[in-house]
Amino acid sequence: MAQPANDTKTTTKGGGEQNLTVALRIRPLNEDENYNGAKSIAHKVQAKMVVLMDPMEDHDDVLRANRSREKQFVFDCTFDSNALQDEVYKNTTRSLLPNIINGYNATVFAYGATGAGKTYTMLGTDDEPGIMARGLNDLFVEMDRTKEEMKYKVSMSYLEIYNEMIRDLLNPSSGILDLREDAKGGVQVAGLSEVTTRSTNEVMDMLFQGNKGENSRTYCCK
Ligand SMILES: Nc1ncnc2c1ncn2[C@@H]1O[C@H](COP(=O)(O)OP(=O)(O)OP(=O)(O)O)[C@@H](O)[C@H]1O
Repeated sequence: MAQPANDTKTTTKGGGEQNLTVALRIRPLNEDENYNGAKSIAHKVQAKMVVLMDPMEDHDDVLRANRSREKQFVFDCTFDSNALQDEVYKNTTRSLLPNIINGYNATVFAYGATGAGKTYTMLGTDDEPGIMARGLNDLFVEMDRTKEEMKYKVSMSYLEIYNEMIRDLLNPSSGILDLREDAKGGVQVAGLSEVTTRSTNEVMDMLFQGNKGENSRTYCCK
C-alpha cells in the first residue's frame, strides 16, 4: 500500500522521487481454522511491529528453553485482526487523495498468499466496503466539491495477470495482451480497454462484471 507522508523515499527510473509505505494486516482466523484448533502466530506488539511466534515452540523442551525463535518485523504501519476497514483505509490510502486531485499518480496494491485477505481489504463487502469503494467515494465527493475550479476525468481499466498472461477483464474477448514499454520507459498493456466513469457504483459494477468472467485471481485496477 502506498502513502505520501513520512515515508521511505526511493528514486524512480525517471530520476524523480516517490514515497512508499508498506502496511501489514493480520486477518482473523476463519471458521475452519478455529474448528481445527489453529492458533494465530502473528501478533501486533507495537504500532509498527509484528512478532511471528515459532509455531514449533515446545515449552517442555528444556534444551531450547532460552532459544526463542520468534521473529520481529517492522512496517510503516500494522493492523491486528480486529482492525476495521475504515481504520485501514484512513491509515494507508486516504492521504493519497489530495495528490490525486492535483493530478499526481498513486498506486495501492495488496500482496499476500491465497486467502490472506487481499480481496477483503481492497473490495470488502457491502456492509464493510474496502479501500477501493472508500477511496472512490471520497474522490468523487472531492471532485464534485471543486468542479467549478477544475476539470476532471476518471477512467478505469481492469486486468488479470495469471500464469504470466494478461487478460482484459472489461473486454475478455480481446484475448491475451502484450506488455510493452513506451518511449518514456513506462510500462503499457497494449490494447487494454479504458472506460470513463462518473461514480463509485459504476466502478464497482464494472469490477463485478469483470469478476464474473473469470475466477478472480490476481488483478489490478487503475
Ligand atoms: N480482516 C478480515 N476480517 C474478516 N474476514 C476476513 C478478513 N480478511 C479476510 N477475511 C476473510 O478471509 C477469507 C479470505 O480472504 P480473501 O478472499 O480476501 O483472500 P485473498 O487474499 O483475496 O485470496 P485469493 O488470493 O485466494 O483470492 C474471505 O472469506 C474473507 O472474507
